[in-house]
Amino acid sequence: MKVAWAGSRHAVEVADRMACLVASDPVFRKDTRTMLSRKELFKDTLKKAAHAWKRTVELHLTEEEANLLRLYIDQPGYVDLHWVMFVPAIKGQGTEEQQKKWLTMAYKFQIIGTYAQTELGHGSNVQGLETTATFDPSTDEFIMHSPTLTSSKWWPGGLGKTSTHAVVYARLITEGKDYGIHGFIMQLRSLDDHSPLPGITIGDIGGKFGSGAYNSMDNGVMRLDHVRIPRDQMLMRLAQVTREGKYVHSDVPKQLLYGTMVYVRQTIVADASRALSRAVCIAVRYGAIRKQFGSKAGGPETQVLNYKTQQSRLFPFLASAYAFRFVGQWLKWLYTDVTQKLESKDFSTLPEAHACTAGLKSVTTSATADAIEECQKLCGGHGYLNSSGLPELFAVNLPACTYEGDNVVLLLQVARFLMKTVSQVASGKQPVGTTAYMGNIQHLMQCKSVVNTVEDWLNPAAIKEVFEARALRMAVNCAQNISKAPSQEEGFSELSPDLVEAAVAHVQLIIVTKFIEKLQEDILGHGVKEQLQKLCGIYALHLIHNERLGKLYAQVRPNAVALVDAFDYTDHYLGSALGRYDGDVYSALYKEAWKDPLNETVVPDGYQEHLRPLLKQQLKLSRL
Ligand SMILES: CCCCCCCC(=O)SCCNC(=O)CCNC(=O)[C@H](O)C(C)(C)COP(=O)(O)OP(=O)(O)OC[C@H]1O[C@@H](n2cnc3c(N)ncnc32)[C@H](O)[C@@H]1OP(=O)(O)O
Ligand SMILES: Cc1cc2nc3c(=O)[nH]c(=O)nc-3n(C[C@H](O)[C@H](O)[C@H](O)COP(=O)(O)OP(=O)(O)OC[C@H]3O[C@@H](n4cnc5c(N)ncnc54)[C@H](O)[C@@H]3O)c2cc1C
Repeated sequence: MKVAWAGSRHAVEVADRMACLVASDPVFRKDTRTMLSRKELFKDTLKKAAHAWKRTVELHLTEEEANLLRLYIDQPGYVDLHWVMFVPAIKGQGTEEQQKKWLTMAYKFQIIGTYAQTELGHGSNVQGLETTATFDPSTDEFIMHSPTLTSSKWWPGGLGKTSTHAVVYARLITEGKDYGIHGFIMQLRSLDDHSPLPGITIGDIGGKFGSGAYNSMDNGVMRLDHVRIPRDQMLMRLAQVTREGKYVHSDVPKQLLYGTMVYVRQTIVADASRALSRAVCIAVRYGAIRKQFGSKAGGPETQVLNYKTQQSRLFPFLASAYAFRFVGQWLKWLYTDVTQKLESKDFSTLPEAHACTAGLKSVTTSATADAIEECQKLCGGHGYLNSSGLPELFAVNLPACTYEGDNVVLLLQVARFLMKTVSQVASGKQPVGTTAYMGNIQHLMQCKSVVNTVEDWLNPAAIKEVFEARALRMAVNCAQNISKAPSQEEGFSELSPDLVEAAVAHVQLIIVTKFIEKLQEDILGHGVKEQLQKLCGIYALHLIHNERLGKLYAQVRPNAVALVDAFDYTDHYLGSALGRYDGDVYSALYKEAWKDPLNETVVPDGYQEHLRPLLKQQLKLSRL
């Protein structure tokens, strides 16, 4: 099952090696992270990132190994934005020459970059960004400026205290004309003493939800006061400005400006499946250890994982973890395929890539955030402790519903793609890719329920057709109602809640389809395919509230712990007293409690000043 989860034996081997490397290095300890002040935590993050770089160089780690090292350190920081956004933005929007110059320095960590797009006043609406980049032909420079308070760059990770450079998104103005948003490389801080360069006001935007990780990240604010940069620091793969100041658009779609976001969204789907699997691993293992209430005859208490209510709340998340893992593996292939096509100027699958990455990022992160919160409740009171690992896991993964695109805004992008497809089908064009099912419109719009017997519900072809019919009918229904509106735009706005639901149904069809396709592959291990078939059934049927589920839960229960052990997480990475591999929960909870700084003294700070006088005074009063 480990291989099915990891994707290959090689993936299992590399992951094990990197996880153990991190777990065995005291610099990477994280058990006291939630007890640190924000400044201590930030400094701890700098220390870990520097040590990780040192180990990467010493051990000659490959890019794959270095990425896994960063993943198992499990502490968001500036390195995430450097590797996940700054480097890809230059790769995707820089010319060959610009890539050579800037990536050479970035790969050697001679500069630290971030992705500065969002502003105080605009995040979702990229075309509404206000920062300006005005070309000055007299000096062959762009003047970067924050004209208003709301144009302050706000949120970029690493911007606050660490990044020395950024790709800054700004309105390009030349010859008095505004050509919209483009990317520019800016140096922000001196490479000698790290002080901000002239004209740049920069800092951290303050503490964020929850304690521990993600407060380890210095999301920053930046205001620019007429900062001059050379013309060749405009990322010029998509468009150029000539020495004379002429704007020249190249022959690639302007949407490539958004290419970095497409790349990150596909990685976020894999992140979601990992975060969800961690929460499920904790809740399943703890559910097997925790016993509450027994038989009336004074028999042994019952494992809470045996309760049907616990299974009906938890097993859909177990199934979702596997479902998101497999669709994430497919999405990575789709992204690679689109990127290769772009190299040969084939832009035909760009819309599909945008719709799939936007939709899957949205659906998987929303489901994961909800599931982590529910896993906290599934662990009772102890799930609320930081030592359970669940509050921090929730705090770190909740913002994934917002960053890299607000989930509703992204689903509306998917809806826009679906409405275009429905109208193309109506005009006789055969849809391809993930909307190919819409070409089957006659059959799917009329088909009676393809599932008649209880057994049908476990027939993958039948389940797939049910999901196709559901998605198509919701999309067609929206299209018909939009067509009755005074205008397409008004109709789209009026119908937006229904369009979001139709987009979710389409994305869930993709997830179910990819799970079914995974089961058609050769899957190693005795009985593994059967277990995955049950999980596929649970994932699909829980979305449509089918009564078959109870039986499936009972069939999965005996293997539930084995199915989470297959995630192959070290206790260090899981970071949970409840999810420990050895199940020694109670002694672990007890031991963790005493690490809290509050327990450094038996009489708490503040007793002499505030508690003793109060108690003494009340005692005196009671004797009057
Ligand atoms: C480890 C992870 C760490 C991550 C840390 C977090 C980092 C961040 O958060 S970085 C900032 C992220 N910010 C965002 O995601 C902003 C979200 N907003 C957007 O992407 C855009 O504003 C968006 C798409 C909503 C609207 O864009 P806009 O330019 O107004 O275009 P819009 O009019 O809607 O669409 C124009 C066309 O472009 C297409 N398009 C839009 N986006 C894309 C894209 N990314 N790729 C391809 N095509 C696209 C649309 O489908 C549409 O096509 P058509 O005309 O054929 O229908
Ligand atoms: C932890 C974290 C890290 C981040 N890191 C970075 C970074 O490194 N670099 C960077 O550039 N940015 C970063 N961001 C910013 C992030 O990308 C934006 O917050 C995100 O894109 C959402 O935009 P917004 O904040 O403007 O939300 P808004 O769009 O203001 O959302 C507010 C509400 O309005 C709704 N809404 C907005 N538009 C519409 C519409 N057209 N139709 C219907 N509803 C709508 C949304 O659904 C939401 O409910 C980060 C954010 C967070 C939380």
